[in-house]
Amino acid sequence: MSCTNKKKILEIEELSVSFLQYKGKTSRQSWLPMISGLSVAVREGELVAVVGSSGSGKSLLAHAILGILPYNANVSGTMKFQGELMDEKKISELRGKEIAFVPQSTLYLDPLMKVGKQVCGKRGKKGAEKQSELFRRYGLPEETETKYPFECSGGMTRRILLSTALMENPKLIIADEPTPGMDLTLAKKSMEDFRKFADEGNGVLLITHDIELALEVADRIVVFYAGKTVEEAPVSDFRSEETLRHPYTKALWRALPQNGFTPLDGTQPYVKDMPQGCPFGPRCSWYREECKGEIPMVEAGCGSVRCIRYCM
Ligand SMILES: Nc1ncnc2c1ncn2[C@@H]1O[C@H](COP(=O)(O)OP(=O)(O)OP(=O)(O)O)[C@@H](O)[C@H]1O
Ligand code: NI
Repeated sequence: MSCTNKKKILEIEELSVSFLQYKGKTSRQSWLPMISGLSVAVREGELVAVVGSSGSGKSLLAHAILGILPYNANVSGTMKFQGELMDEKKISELRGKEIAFVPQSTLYLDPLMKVGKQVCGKRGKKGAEKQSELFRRYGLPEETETKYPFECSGGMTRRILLSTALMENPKLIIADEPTPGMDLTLAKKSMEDFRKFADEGNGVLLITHDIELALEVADRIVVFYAGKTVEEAPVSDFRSEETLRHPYTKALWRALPQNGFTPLDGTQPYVKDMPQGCPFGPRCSWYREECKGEIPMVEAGCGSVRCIRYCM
């Protein structure tokens, strides 16, 4: 539940991604589930942040939406863009046009092609003007267009990737950790741009480790843990621990500097030793027998949560 009836741009339901892998040194193969039961929606005018620790499945979600998972991946669940089912053909029509992607890895640029050619593509004079405008906005010197990617720093490359995403007029931007390597002013500027882009009636799915940054710009936060959505909540619910629902989200809240910097003991489980039922169970002070069963996502207030305490 999001307490809004704005039109959905992107709707992901029960998404699962598995990888076909060899078992040890044998020739036997098996499917290893990396993410399961992930649900996310982005509505018109919304900036939705996906947060979660390393390995929780954030990039896999982005790659599944963009249809760029490796060949050994299997995807199930439903993905809709403006109400239409996204099959392979639809995804390839949308990618780079209605859906722009700012990738996490700076290796997405072609190492053998000059930057300008990559950003501008075959867009001609109008494209060149737009590119200059974006480069100026992000403090990239004019001559950046004549450079090869290896001649650019990590922070410059991030700004180039951001400019590339903003070249077309997309309806949705998926940005996977777009700010590492940027100084604070530039990081803030790009966040302001995402915010402005959403305010114009578009959608942004921002993937980040940085909850503080997410709380500054997002409308809603989706929390991932070990490949599952555990909570989805409006930013206003992060004002106090009491208004949050899932024990993991509460722990993330307590770990924020302004809330005492309290670290959470233990680590996120890897798929191969995933506990039964709730993946957070072994680290949770409410852990009980019922947590070992299948736990659905249930609506609670203006958000939703996957925790047995809301199922009773
Ligand atoms: N091609 C692949 N084959 C097998 N496993 C993969 C593959 N790509 C990713 N994984 C695994 O899927 C899990 C989720 O990875 P993902 O990159 O989505 O995490 P993330 O939340 O984006 O992490 P980070 O914050 O470090 O970027 C990890 O355990 C990762 O090792
Ligand atoms: Ni990632």
